[in-house]
Amino acid sequence: MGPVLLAFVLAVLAWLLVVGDLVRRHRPAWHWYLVGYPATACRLLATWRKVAMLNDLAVSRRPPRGLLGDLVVKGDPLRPVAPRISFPRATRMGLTVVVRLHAGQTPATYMKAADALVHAWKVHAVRVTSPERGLVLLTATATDPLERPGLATAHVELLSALIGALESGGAWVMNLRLVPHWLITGATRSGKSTLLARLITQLATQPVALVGIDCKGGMELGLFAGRLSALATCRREAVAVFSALVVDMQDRMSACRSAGARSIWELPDILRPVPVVVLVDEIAELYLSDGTREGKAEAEQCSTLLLRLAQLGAALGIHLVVAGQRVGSDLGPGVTALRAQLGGRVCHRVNDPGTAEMTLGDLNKDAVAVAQSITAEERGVAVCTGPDGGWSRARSHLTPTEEAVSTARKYAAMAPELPALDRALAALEGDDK
Ligand SMILES: Nc1ncnc2c1ncn2[C@@H]1O[C@H](COP(=O)(O)OP(=O)(O)OP(=O)(O)O)[C@@H](O)[C@H]1O
Repeated sequence: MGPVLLAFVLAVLAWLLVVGDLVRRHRPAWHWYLVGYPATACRLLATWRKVAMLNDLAVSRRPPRGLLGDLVVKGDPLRPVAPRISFPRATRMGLTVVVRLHAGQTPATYMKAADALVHAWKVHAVRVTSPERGLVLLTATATDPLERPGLATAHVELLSALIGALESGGAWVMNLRLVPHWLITGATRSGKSTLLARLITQLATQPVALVGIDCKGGMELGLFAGRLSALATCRREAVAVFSALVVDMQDRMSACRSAGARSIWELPDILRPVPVVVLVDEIAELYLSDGTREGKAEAEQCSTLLLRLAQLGAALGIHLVVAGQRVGSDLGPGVTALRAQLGGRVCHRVNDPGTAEMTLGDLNKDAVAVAQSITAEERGVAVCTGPDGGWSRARSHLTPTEEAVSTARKYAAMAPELPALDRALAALEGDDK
């Protein structure tokens, strides 16, 4: 090869490298389809048998014992057969493969092997689902889609809020009509308040009463006071607000009974009371007691009232969204009972494994492991449950505080009046004077 030709080839190669790098940075999806997907698909097909054997996914069709002359020989038979897989299908920034299970295998074996698949295929994550009996679907994602999630869009109806983006690229929607009560956990600076602010800005535009319980002196929810129908800033006020809500709930029950309805949604529009969403910031403040008899009694009363609202409120249009840094049975027996009623769960990064376990453990063990792997840099990233009982990694859209505050101010006139709650809070003020 002449020196001119060599220089030309080197120049073309350098040019390809530069263009490739530019495409990867500015058009990651194109880069994935052109370079990443073909390379990953080849790697997957080339390594499948070996990976399957090393992770106990391959089985042998021969019995584990055989005859050698007069001797019975036992051992692992050679050449186990790897499960059959489909050709890898490209998705935006990932790929999917369908695996036909060997008789006797379950998806759990594949879930255990997911980490090994991540390393063998050099991808960000592999999720295992079973769309049909006898099949598992392996979904690989090339990079973390939540690093820079796009702005998801979705049609939102009454009592639902577009919170952010799911790992799958879909919209993360919290629908309180489908899942009436929610538990949101996360260590400090993990993104809980940002999520609550997002929820408030989304619900602020709807004919819904928002009630804030913020026993950190109202520092967080006080910012949205204009759009809140009531705000309790200490546990004493929280007890007064919960008591008034329980009385309101009983009135709603009577209205439903007289109209022969099983929920407020079966009532005619004219009779239907306004839905109420109670937002609790820092649940632990409601349960902790200072050791005095009054403190203990107040905490117990608070716990009982909250539990009653959770147990009976769903059909009566009273919804709970409870957030906290730490949720554990050490806060009192009421917490575990309350958790059972909070069907929707969101778990951000947590400091103690117990809180992730408490938030997601009763629903899905794999979700607990994924929640525990969220790092301090991944603010706003959480594991959330969906209405179908599944779970997903997701990230809330960052709603700057100023934007949330100005939205709350803008829609302040839409805050429905809840006179019973106002009276209860006013009575406390009167007692103090
Ligand atoms: N979805 C998100 N995307 C990007 N950054 C986020 C997101 N959510 C939160 N953050 C960043 O993380 C910081 C801490 O979030 P936030 O105040 O919501 O945490 P927190 O869990 O409520 O903490 P604390 O318990 O101390 O109040 C925010 O200032 C914000 O910059």
